[in-house]
Amino acid sequence: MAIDSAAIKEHIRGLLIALGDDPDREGLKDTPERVAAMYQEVFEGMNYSNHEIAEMFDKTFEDELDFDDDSKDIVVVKDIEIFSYCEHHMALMFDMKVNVAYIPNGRVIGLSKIARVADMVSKRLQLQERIGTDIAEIMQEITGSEDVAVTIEGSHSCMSARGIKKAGAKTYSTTLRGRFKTDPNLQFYLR
Ligand SMILES: Nc1nc2c(ncn2[C@@H]2O[C@H](COP(=O)(O)OP(=O)(O)OP(=O)(O)O)[C@@H](O)[C@H]2O)c(=O)[nH]1
Ligand SMILES: [Zn+2]
Repeated sequence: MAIDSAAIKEHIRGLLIALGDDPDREGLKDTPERVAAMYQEVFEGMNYSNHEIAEMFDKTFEDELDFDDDSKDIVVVKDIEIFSYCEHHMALMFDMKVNVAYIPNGRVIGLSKIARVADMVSKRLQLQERIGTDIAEIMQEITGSEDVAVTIEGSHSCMSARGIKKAGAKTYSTTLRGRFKTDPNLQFYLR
């Protein structure tokens, strides 16, 4: 499903009016257009299902990469920076860092692709926990390995700039799949 820029523009204009402002004043006249363009960018991942994202990267591998490998060694990419938006308030999640670990099962994927998967699923209306489960699901599909773990730390502006107003509070979430769940020794790699 494609993001509807024309509808976003119209609604942002209505929102500006609802806020009591004048959408035709100099500073705001291009705002609906800018917000629509921003949403195309920051919500890009809403155009695709997890399966479609996995397929997208699968195709890239076929074209560019042939990393087929017998390796069963653990791969960990740490400190992937992302931004996302909470689905409760449409508020920014910021200072987010994602760690992704997996145990290859015949297929080692390009490291940048792991960061691209994290980026794409964060570009949705999200929960921090679901960003982790989405990344794990897509990594499992792309690599054919059950053994995937994702940890995420993040700050939620809906908790820092409004409501409870706890500016320094960070949220840590962990998603464990396959052997990462059953073998606590493997969780060492996520620290
Ligand atoms: N589990 C989870 N909760 C989140 C996330 N982002 C925001 N929340 C929480 O979602 C809840 C929404 O609560 P509601 O009571 O429906 O909304 P609210 O009245 O605005 O809540 P307050 O933020 O407590 O003022 C809040 O507790 C938020 O802190 C997230 O990524 N994961
Ligand atoms: Zn929120």
